[in-house]
Amino acid sequence: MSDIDFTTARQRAELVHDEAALTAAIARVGREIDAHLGDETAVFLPVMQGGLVFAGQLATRIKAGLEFDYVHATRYRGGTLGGGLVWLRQPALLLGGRTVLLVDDILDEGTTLKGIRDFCLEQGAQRVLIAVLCEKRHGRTVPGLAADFVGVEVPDRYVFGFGMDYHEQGRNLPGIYAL
Ligand SMILES: O=P(O)(O)OC[C@H]1O[C@H](OP(=O)(O)OP(=O)(O)O)[C@H](O)[C@@H]1O
Ligand SMILES: Nc1nc2[nH]cnc2c(=O)[nH]1
Repeated sequence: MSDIDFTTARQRAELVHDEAALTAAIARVGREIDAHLGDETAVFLPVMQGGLVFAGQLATRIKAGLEFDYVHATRYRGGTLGGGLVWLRQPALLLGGRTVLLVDDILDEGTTLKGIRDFCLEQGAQRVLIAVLCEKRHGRTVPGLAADFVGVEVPDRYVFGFGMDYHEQGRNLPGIYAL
């Protein structure tokens, strides 16, 4: 994809999910998580930075007990092509025996969430649930990785907004746009 500037990208991009659709999807995901967790308290683990917006809104839709922490891992580093996963912050809470709820903006190839999920399991987490705002359906997801809770599907194009960046801009847009 060419490196057009953010203003041009925003003008050319197609709005694929508006704010109302995302708000409704997040409320539904919250209900699904509640039904799944029941009385259990989970470690709520957003993946910075993209997971920030979704996690903030999702947390208020979950009635089950949550203990907050976060991780920071990246493999795109402001670009549009993925590389190896780089850890910038591991969880502070001890995960042994806990149910962990990983929260991220997008499941694309799945390398990021697979790396983080496997780390949590290595730390002794009893189970790791995965909630994503959006999932790209393209058949290129790493084997053995699936989200438990999905807000919306997005086309197999580069998307941004609602936490997701276009060259580190556009994360604060209230909808999801596709180039
Ligand atoms: O399924 P994958 O192909 O691994 O891609 C998904 C990951 O890519 C983005 O993170 P990025 O590395 O761009 O960092 P960011 O969260 O700071 O935007 C996004 O937030 C997911 O964590
Ligand atoms: N912003 C953004 N980050 C991603 N990480 C993996 N796929 C994508 C994408 O389409 N957009």
